[in-house]
Amino acid sequence: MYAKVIVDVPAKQTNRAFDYEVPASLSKWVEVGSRVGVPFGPRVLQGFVVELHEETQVDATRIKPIQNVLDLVPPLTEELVSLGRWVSRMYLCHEVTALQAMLPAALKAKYERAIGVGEESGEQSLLDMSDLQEIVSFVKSKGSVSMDALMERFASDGALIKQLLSAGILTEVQVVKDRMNTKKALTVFPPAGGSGLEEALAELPARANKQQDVLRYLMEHPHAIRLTELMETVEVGASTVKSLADRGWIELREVEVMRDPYAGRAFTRTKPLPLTEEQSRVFAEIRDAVAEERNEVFLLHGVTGSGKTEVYLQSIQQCLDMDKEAIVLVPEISLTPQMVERFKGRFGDLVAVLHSRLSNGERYDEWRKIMRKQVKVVIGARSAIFAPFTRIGLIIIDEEHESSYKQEESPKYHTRDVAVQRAKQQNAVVVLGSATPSLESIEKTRRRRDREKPPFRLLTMRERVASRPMPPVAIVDMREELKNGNRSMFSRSLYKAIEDRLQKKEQIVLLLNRRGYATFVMCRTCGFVSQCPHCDISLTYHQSSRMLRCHYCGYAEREVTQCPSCQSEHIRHFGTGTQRVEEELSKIFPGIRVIRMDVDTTTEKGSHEKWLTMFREKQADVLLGTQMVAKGLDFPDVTLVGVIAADTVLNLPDFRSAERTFQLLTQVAGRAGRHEKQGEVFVQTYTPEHYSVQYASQHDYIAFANHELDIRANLGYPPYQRLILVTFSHEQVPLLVRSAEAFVTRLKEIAFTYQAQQVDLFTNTLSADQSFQMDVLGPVASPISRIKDRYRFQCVVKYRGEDQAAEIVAKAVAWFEERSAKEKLLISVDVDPQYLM
Ligand SMILES: Nc1ncnc2c1ncn2[C@@H]1O[C@H](COP(=O)(O)OP(=O)(O)OP(=O)(O)O)[C@@H](O)[C@H]1O
Ligand SMILES: [Zn+2]
Ligand SMILES: [Zn+2]
Repeated sequence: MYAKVIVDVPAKQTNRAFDYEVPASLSKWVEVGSRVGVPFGPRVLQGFVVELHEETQVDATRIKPIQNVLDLVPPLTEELVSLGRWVSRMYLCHEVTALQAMLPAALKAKYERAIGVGEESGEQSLLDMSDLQEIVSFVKSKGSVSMDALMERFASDGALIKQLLSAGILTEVQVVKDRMNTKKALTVFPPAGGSGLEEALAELPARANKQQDVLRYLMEHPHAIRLTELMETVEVGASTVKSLADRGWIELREVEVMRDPYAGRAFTRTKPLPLTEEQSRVFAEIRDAVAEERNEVFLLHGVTGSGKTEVYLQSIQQCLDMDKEAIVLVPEISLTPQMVERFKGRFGDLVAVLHSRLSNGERYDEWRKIMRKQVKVVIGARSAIFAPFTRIGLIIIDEEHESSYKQEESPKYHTRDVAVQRAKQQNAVVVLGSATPSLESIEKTRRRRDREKPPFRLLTMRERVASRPMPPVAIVDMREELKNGNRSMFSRSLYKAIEDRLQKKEQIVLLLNRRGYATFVMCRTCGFVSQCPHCDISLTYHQSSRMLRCHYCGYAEREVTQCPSCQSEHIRHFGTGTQRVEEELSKIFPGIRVIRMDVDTTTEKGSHEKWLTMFREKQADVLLGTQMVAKGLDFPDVTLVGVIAADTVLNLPDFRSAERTFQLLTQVAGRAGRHEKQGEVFVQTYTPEHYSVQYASQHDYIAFANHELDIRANLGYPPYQRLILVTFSHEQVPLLVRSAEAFVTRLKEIAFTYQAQQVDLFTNTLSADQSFQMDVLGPVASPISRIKDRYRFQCVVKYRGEDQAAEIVAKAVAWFEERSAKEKLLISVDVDPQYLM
């Protein structure tokens, strides 16, 4: 048998699968999706088996055998392997990168250097020396050993080993190892049914009362128990238990245990709530689609607090009733205990949780629960879309508009699109939920002239649960405040509202968009701003460490007290925006209890959860933070939401900034008055007339979407045209510019040829795919024009039509890579970019 293997070579030939022979000894284990170690040139590399065949085209003398298999059960299914191929075509990444992204980090290959027996017989005369012979036969017996192990075994023979290496009798080899480690725990096994323990007890001397306690406990509880647990329960030391094991009365051995990130947490079981009318209508549609195993995509547009989560939960139940599996994706940031609790509370141990705050080991164990079918539901961030389920009935993406669903590094996939593709492969239902759906998704629910039927179906929930009203939103014009002599960052109305809530002991959420806020150091005399010497970006000031840091390359320097440019001492340190708000709050409202949540306060593991729990327990009056306070939170006592400055996102030079502003304002406003108490929202802004602010204050998503879609259509932006961002970088500008220009020229040629092929020669009209059309903008310098001493240029490919563009760009990229390999020019491609940086 022969296997096609995608090998983990960091060069461009990775997209080709190589043929290897499957040795008879391994044939039982090698399957599509297996990870294998294969010889590749002088090295052994990890690869993934993507196909198996009886025959091969490769010359029998040249074909090499697979060396080892890393898993007893392949970690990837055939379905995931083909999804990987789709990801690599769609997002122009190497197939191996796509496959690797599907696995937990613990399964990423690790290469270890080791010593093996060389192919060349070398100076065999050396082998006459018996010392040398001993070393060689030791290595031979092991296949390969690490240098350390060899040195340890033959401690005094360093020189001899060197000699053998230089003669080629021994040689350095590479072995593929797993990074994974399973956790083991010493476990006590009493004999079956506790038989024989009574006799043992009788044999013990009277003063061995600790040992007696253990035996008595085990007689009453004759099951396996973890050593640590036994020690705690019976209050004995390990040696006591070990001595019993030594006498053969009980067995003590290591067994593998699963690390459970939620161990010891009791989740209160919840029952399905009786649905509201709107919820039932929407649920019925989803349930029917799941029951009939229809491959359908629903866009669930439900206002904040309309009870989308309950609809998700009951839809999943339908899935479980059919013995099928469900994937629930939420943005990383809203994977709070609150969210996890709602799923664990309903489905208990059937739920696995995957997110980046788990340790590698914990994540690996959660993933193995999925592999072993111990769970039926996985809730997780982005990469959980690749959960190795085989009977998926339903995929839910909550807050589907979130830009964090797009992965920023390769593979630069969009989770939403991968979900739709995966559902197609498994014939599953997709539910995309949001109070502010992305324009891409809402557009897909609409009929277009060239479409028979819209690809997505829209489901709407207009009302909050229990007819709770949407909170009134007041827009506060900060220009007026200034005119009236108020220089504070709080308008008079927001100030009064805060004062009022403090008196009533109700809670407040304050949002400050960090982006666009000053976090840099500036000289007030000459305007000098500290910049990174390697990147074209200002350094960020970190108040806690009093350091200036570059967010792109990690460069750091001490804060300056004197301007390097004009020697003035009027240096202003702008701390993070939230720090300033916090300071001002305590100045105006002495004694106010503020929890601040931003990148600075949430880096520590578990800190995010800690702050939210404190806030829920009413240990604070105000939750102040960046975007992370805007999403998914559900606190009954929050009756006031204030947005310090709505404009910060609006001012960014990005065609999505109006959409992002609308989403953010709507989401944060949605945190107010979700329970019995009525809520109220204040939005402070310098551009009160802007349509995104206006529509957000009216809670009118549809009007906003229509307005914005018109603009996008006129400007030819997504969702009407799609974008591919191509970025080039090099240390020298002239070469960079020339190469980028050459790329653009080549790309246009390829596109032209492609379009010409579409022309029907008989009628001289465009045939099959008339709608395909492609423009290339640029090359121009990137907004961040230098990172890590490399200059950056970019071009934007704008196209209409479906996936041919990726194919065309792929051709141009291949051409470029071949041509510029020597020059160390880097090119990177981002299909459907979220930011044009
Ligand atoms: N059928 C129901 N009966 C009673 N209470 C409900 C029902 N459905 C949901 N709720 C409650 O209403 C509140 C809002 O529901 P949920 O958090 O699911 O809304 P959501 O649509 O997900 O909101 P958001 O988009 O703002 O996160 C929650 O406290 C939830 O427990
Ligand atoms: Zn200066
Ligand atoms: Zn830098």
